[in-house]
Amino acid sequence: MEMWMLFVVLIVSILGWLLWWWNEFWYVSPVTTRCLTLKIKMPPGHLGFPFFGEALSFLWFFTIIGRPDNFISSKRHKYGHNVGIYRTHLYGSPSIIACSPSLCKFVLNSSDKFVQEWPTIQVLGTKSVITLDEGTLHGIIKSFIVKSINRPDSLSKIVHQIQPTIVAALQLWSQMPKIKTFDQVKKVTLDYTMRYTAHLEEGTPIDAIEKLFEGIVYGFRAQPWNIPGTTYHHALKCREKITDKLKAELEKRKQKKKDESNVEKKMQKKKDKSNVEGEIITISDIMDGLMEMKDEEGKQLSDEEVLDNVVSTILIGHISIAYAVTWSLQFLAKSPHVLLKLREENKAMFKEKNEGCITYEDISKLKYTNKVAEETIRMANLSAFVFRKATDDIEFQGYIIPKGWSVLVWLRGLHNDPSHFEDPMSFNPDRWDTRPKHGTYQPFGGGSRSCPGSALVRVSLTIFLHHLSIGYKWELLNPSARVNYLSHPLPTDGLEITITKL
Ligand code: HEM
Repeated sequence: MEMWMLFVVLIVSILGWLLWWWNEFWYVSPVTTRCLTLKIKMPPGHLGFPFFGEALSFLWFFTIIGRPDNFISSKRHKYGHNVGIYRTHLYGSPSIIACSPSLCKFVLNSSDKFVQEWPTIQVLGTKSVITLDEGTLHGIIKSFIVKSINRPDSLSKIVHQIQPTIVAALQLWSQMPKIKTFDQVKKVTLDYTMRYTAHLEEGTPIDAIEKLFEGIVYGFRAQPWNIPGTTYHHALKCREKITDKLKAELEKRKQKKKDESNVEKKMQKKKDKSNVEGEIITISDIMDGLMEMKDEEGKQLSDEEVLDNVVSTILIGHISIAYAVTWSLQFLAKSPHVLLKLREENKAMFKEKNEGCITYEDISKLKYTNKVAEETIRMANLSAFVFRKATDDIEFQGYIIPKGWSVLVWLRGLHNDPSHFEDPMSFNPDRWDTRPKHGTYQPFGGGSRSCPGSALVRVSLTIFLHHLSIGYKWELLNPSARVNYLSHPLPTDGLEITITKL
């Protein structure tokens, strides 16, 4: 080999070596010094290349080969199965991945040590309950949302409200030659989520609104690069547009409230009563409730606070239920024996009800259906991980979680670990006859930031499953379609099916 070529190879190798170790040198060396003083270890792992970190390896497993669990199993293989804590560099930050049940629980329940961190906070709305720092306002808004969608009295009404929409949609789908399940379910869940969140005038074009929400969702887990053409940039634009639409509705309501000067008349017109912070207020949907709400200083919420929370509730509510329902159809189509048992239970209930709709009380009697819903939630792994940031150097079982680093609580790792769930990749509702081991099942997170929509998802899924199983059969058109795991797992064809009446 010529001398100059040897020189080039040498320079390239040195550059490659420097790049490979740059992040380790930059981020890990200062921590290693602190570890020596504290007599604790740095979690094993590697921070990858500058700027990208391990993004390429992450994308490789999540999007190219479609095996997201291998991202963690490759680390387990390299650094030890029982470690449960690894260092990496993802989403632009040096990060710790928490995989063991004890560490996940510790992080989720220690809100003083780990604050919530969304790399895509602008997409979610900076004043939304999802992104607000923990404190009084977060608590006030969250408890209102929980009361509105996650308590038996509110759920009883929602069960009533949503069934006719679901029944009509199933009827319609069965008349179509084929459907993309996710797209169709989203229309239904958006329609009914808006009814109890911010009911717009009849005739508002729901398809256009749905497209905007879809754009926002893609931005959730996108790299936060606000450059035209990126998913993140598009998500921000979609958020702006949807906020403008809802702001118009908010202004209309404000004007109406001004006009309604007579309190007596006002009380009659309102439909519902709710007690927030001990004060009786009258509301017709979540937007109304937020408009009436007072913060910790007794001030009404700002328009931005109302709108950010309305957008998030509609967004997360309708999308997550649509994902869950879509996955239930996929799992059931591939598990005919489960579908058979599900059908039996629901047909018996249908007879008992003289072919009428089910109530909230009936739902708890549908034991097998509830197990199908739970197994769907476990296997769908809609929230693969959640983000936190360490507020200080924190020690956990001899390892350091360095101050300022991101912490990714790897929820899907808990649910797909054979030491927690036997044969985790098989759809087995009967596994819910026994409770999972403590801390191994966390689909809705935990601690003070746990999901306020957990009961709503379960109830919605059960209603869909009830009406689907008593009246319809369906077939997957692409049974071996690949799954797209980002931003949230979904078959690439959106689950194309044919659906027919039984
Ligand atoms: C299967 C469906 C769902 C799953 C798997 C899910 C999962 C989660 C998880 C893991 C968190 C915690 C995030 C964190 O700790 O950073 C969360 C929070 C949240 N979820 Fe859900 N969720 C679902 C459905 C819903 C629904 C239907 C709503 C209705 C509005 C909802 C609203 C929220 C809100 C507002 C938060 C933020 C809570 C806070 O920060 O205090 N979710 N969800």
